[in-house]
Amino acid sequence: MNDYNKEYNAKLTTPEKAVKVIKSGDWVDYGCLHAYPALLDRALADRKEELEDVKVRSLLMHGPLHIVEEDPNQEHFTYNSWHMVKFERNLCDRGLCYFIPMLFRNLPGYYRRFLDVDVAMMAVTPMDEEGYFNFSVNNATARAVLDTAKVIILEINDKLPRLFGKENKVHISEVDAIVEGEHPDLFEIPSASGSEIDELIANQIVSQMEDGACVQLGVGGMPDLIGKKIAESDLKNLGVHSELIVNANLDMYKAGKITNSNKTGEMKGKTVGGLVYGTKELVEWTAENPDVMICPMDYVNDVNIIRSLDKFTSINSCVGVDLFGQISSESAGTRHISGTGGQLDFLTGAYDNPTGKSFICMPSSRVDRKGVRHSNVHATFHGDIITDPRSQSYQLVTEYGMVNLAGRSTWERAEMLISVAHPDFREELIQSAEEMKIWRRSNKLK
Ligand SMILES: CC(=O)SCCNC(=O)CCNC(=O)[C@H](O)C(C)(C)COP(=O)(O)OP(=O)(O)OC[C@H]1O[C@@H](n2cnc3c(N)ncnc32)[C@H](O)[C@@H]1OP(=O)(O)O
Ligand SMILES: CCCC(=O)O
Repeated sequence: MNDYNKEYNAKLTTPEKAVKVIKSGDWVDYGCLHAYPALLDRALADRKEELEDVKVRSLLMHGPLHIVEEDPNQEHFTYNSWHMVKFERNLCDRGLCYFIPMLFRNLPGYYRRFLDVDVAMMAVTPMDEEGYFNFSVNNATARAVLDTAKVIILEINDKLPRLFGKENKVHISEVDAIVEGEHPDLFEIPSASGSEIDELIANQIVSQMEDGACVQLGVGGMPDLIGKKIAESDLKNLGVHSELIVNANLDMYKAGKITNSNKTGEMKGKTVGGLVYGTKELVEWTAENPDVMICPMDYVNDVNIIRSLDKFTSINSCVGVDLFGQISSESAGTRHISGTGGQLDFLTGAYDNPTGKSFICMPSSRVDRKGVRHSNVHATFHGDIITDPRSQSYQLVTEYGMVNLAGRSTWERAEMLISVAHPDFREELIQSAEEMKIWRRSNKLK
């Protein structure tokens, strides 16, 4: 038995004993996405009667989350998320989850500069021969959380594969306790199926793309469909540098579109991301693949890196836009939906890139459960959170066309945005624009 194995055995304990270190008032960080520490969460929830005011922080939780579900009055635990997916959004609707605003490129820095982590609990791969545990598909902010934590507890999940990357591991010597146990297969995130409207939007964007582009695809139905369209297109020699490696990236790879050969330096030939977010097949493609590098978000989302990648093309979705050109991608009114995530990082980097392009897409309207149509182009927002300020809004795409708001005055923006709004709402939007004094006598569409 080598020294690392001895140290491992000395630190090996049960989840029940490991969570005894947590005290009332502590801040506890859970690993995100597939790094969710299921056994430790179960054991912490079981201690609820002994604890109060324990604050848990994470993101991209797909549930269940025992500390929330078993404490519905929040007498013991408070859950906070940096970025919500459906499970957390539903908790938020019930008042059981609180959003923490962030730009993803800044998140490792928030930990290192401003935040306390009393205890970090994270699922990782089994230890390697050098005494390291790999963060697998969940790099993002893992290293920054562990660098900040007073106590580190690792949960070994043998379903997590090892991946290549930067700052993607933790050594046994840094760890306070280790727990082991059974884990189910990793949950899968299927591709979203695109609608006819998505198809109209996707075609406009793919027609603007160039051979040799370096692509970032965001989350949601639209970017998924665009990735599939890229796979079916004549485009060639593409690169991928994206916060999330998503199913569409695998479609692009299988179609022979990804070479990453336009990149220079250490990432030439490599697909770069911060998290792997998709199906079992996607995870298997990235596992121990030297051509896929999973890195921290202060590297992946660094605006300086994004602006240096030739023909960088960023494609993300939003929920609504107002006539001033402010973009909301994370809430509908005050209902919280997701988060800023990396949208503004990639928008900024692609915009600053002399050969870059950035597209924010949305359907022009949505039909609610009662069958009533609502415009996604609003005269003004009512509590909607601004993800991209009007000073940073750029190419916006709906099924009715693409407009470039950069450098445009209020009346030009109003005209452009109304031209891509759903026709049912254009007259009332013009009337609002007139009332707000952002409509000129010579504006079109009247
Ligand atoms: C990933 C990278 O590399 S970096 C950047 C990527 N990150 C971002 O862009 C962050 C912000 N964007 C996002 O979170 C997503 O792209 C979204 C939310 C805009 C769209 O994602 P999708 O998965 O296509 O959204 P979807 O249509 O499923 O809607 C999600 C929820 O928002 C609600 N919603 C969506 N649009 C609207 C709208 N216009 N009005 C009201 N509610 C809406 C839906 O009803 C749904 O709620 P539910 O789950 O309770 O039913
Ligand atoms: C889902 C990952 C966070 C983001 O949207 O940027």
